[in-house]
Amino acid sequence: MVRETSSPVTTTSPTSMSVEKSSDTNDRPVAVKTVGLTKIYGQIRAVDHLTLELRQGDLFGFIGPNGSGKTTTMRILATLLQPSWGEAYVCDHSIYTHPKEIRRLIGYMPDFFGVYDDMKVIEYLEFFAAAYRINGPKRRRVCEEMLELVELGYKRDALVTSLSRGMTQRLGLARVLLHDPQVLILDEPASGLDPRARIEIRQLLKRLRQMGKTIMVSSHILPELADICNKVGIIEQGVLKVCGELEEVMRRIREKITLCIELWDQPDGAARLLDSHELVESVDVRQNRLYVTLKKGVEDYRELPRLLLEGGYAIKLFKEEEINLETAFMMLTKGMTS
Ligand SMILES: Nc1ncnc2c1ncn2[C@@H]1O[C@H](COP(=O)(O)OP(=O)(O)OP(=O)(O)O)[C@@H](O)[C@H]1O
Repeated sequence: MVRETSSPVTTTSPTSMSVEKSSDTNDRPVAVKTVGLTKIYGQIRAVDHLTLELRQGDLFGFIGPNGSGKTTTMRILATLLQPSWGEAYVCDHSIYTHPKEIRRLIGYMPDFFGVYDDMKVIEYLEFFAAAYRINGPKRRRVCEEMLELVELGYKRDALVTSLSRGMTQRLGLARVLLHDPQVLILDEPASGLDPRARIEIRQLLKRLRQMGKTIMVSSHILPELADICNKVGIIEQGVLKVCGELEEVMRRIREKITLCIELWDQPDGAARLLDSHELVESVDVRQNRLYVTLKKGVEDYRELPRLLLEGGYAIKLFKEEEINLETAFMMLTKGMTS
């Protein structure tokens, strides 16, 4: 099995790269767009010429260390903060000229939000539904539906202060879904949750994507985002280092390809054969598998499986090792902003 050819990549600046989108992606309408978005606080460039585009139905993982500019970007998109300069659009509406329209179209969940004492879960949602002018019998119906969606129906009469953090986050999601927004901007919805509650949030995000929502979700929980996002952006010190389709991003940030090969027999002989090949930098044998690291820049390695077959080795498995999002993140960021 030989690796597919990668799509072209556009380097936008020495410190950032964007990845061209597949034709499938380009067929969907643009849901969120920023062009040169910049926010300056005194000496700090919280967001620095950030350009990105999300299409309808994208689940975009916005990843960066503490203080890298995620919240600032999200607050600008939510029309809660004015940028220093640059453009931002939600469903073609400019944050400068059409903030009201944008507020109707988005559901923004901040990283921290308060809940009210002495309020039941259903009352809490009804309070916000009223703020969205959802009136009459529809209000109760929508609130009940949202509670079911986030699997909190059984807690409808509990006090909001009695909910666990995971339940409170799910209630927060129900709240931002009340007015059926097209675009969800979720600032670290899984932060502070235990593994089980994180899985529940992830499943919920997947479900929301299936419902056609465009979702921008920030997180430090990198491997989890890799599971659910189709697009990722990695930001550091306000600069979007890399942005694009998840698979392409992974492919581009990896400097050297490592192949994982399993044979029906004789791994040591095959290891020696591969180790002497000009494309190969090193071969490691672990648990009967060969991990073959290619030299920097080598992308076409189709002659290697041929070599093995001609040498009489029967191949059981031949694949590229996948780089995970956490490794990618560590490679791209230097931990300067935490
Ligand atoms: N109101 C403000 N005044 C001054 N500086 C600010 C303000 N808000 C944010 N900053 C600075 O802007 C930078 C980006 O902050 P931001 O909150 O956007 O980062 P973040 O990636 O969301 O961080 P975290 O993951 O910790 O929430 C940081 O250096 C922060 O200290």
